[in-house]
Amino acid sequence: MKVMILGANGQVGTHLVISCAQTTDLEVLALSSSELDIRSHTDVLNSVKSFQPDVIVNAAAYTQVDKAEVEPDLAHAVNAMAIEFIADAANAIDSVIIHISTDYVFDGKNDLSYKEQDLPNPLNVYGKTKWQGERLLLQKANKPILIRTSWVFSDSKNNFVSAMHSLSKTRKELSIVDDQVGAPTYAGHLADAIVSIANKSITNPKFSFGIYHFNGEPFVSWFEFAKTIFEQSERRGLIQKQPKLWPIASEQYPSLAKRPKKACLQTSQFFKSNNSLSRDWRKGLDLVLSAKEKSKHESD
Ligand SMILES: NC(=O)C1=CN([C@@H]2O[C@H](COP(=O)(O)OP(=O)(O)OC[C@H]3O[C@@H](n4cnc5c(N)ncnc54)[C@H](OP(=O)(O)O)[C@@H]3O)[C@@H](O)[C@H]2O)C=CC1
Ligand SMILES: Cc1cn([C@H]2C[C@H](O)[C@@H](COP(=O)(O)OP(=O)(O)O[C@H]3O[C@@H](C)C(=O)[C@@H](O)[C@H]3O)O2)c(=O)[nH]c1=O
Repeated sequence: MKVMILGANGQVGTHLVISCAQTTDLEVLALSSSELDIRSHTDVLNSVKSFQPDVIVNAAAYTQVDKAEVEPDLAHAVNAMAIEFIADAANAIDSVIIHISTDYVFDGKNDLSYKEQDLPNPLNVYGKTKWQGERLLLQKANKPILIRTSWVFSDSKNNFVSAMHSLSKTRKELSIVDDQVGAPTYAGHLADAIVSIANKSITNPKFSFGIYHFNGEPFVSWFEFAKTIFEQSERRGLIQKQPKLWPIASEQYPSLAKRPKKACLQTSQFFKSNNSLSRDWRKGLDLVLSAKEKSKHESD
């Protein structure tokens, strides 16, 4: 099977490359933003036609939630318009396209967790552009797989775990919102899930294209997530002392973008046929912190 990865230097893209390397019989072309800008219809089409992938995985996105409020056109170009270009290219060679979306397409006002067919109602520009991208994918692509996930972390710089580590270098106390609940998702678990569904889409003639939810477990608030990050980091000697954490309400943490309160995704559809996959974020956090511990020892 030939797999083409777009946005290969991001958190998910990086882990997709690792997961693909651990899977036999895959030929992979992984392209970073500097190798292929998905906003160019022509470049996307040419790259796809030249490699002829069976599956295209789009891990490229504009992911800065607050900044999207002040540069909506860029967020729209990457998260929405470009998805039509990739869908077009996939159709041209009859390829499957796997695209990743977010819990932030929902408003978080549901008491229950969100099912795949629930109607999105995004609260911020990032979520709105991601929902536009979802609709373009589902309208245009002949073989679409849309995977919604949430709160992705890895050992890269660009996530909540690394934000907590860098804040703890200068701050003795931190206020963290405790009324937004969701599921942290380790990028490595998500990448394995994507490779697994990619395989099924090619090998199972009865495979159902459409929307799937995949995220980590258990659900927690950002405050509870931060607490676990600091406890584990102190135990491993990654930080000298845990900052004092204060649970606060969203309203006490002013930010440009509004965020959903309870954007929990229901994943039973995905796990009907993929029940051997790992998704406990605490195990993912363990992997991230042990990688950080290893690189700390190497640099000491
Ligand atoms: N991070 C999270 O918490 C969550 C992410 N998601 C979704 O998962 C997917 C992957 O996210 P994640 O890996 O965390 O994101 P990252 O921000 O880590 O990676 C996104 C990648 O997209 C690349 N990119 C941006 N613009 C373009 C472009 N025009 N052309 C090609 N590549 C581009 C970036 O390149 P460069 O670095 O050069 O800008 C970056 O490497 C996204 O669709 C995101 O919306 C869903 C839920 C949660
Ligand atoms: C740094 C910090 C954040 N917070 C809050 C703000 C926010 O409500 C929450 C998370 O903040 P962040 O800005 O790190 O996370 P955010 O960028 O909102 O994360 C989102 O990213 C996009 C890409 C997604 O798709 C989502 O699933 C989700 O992961 O924590 C605090 O309360 N205190 C703090 O010191």
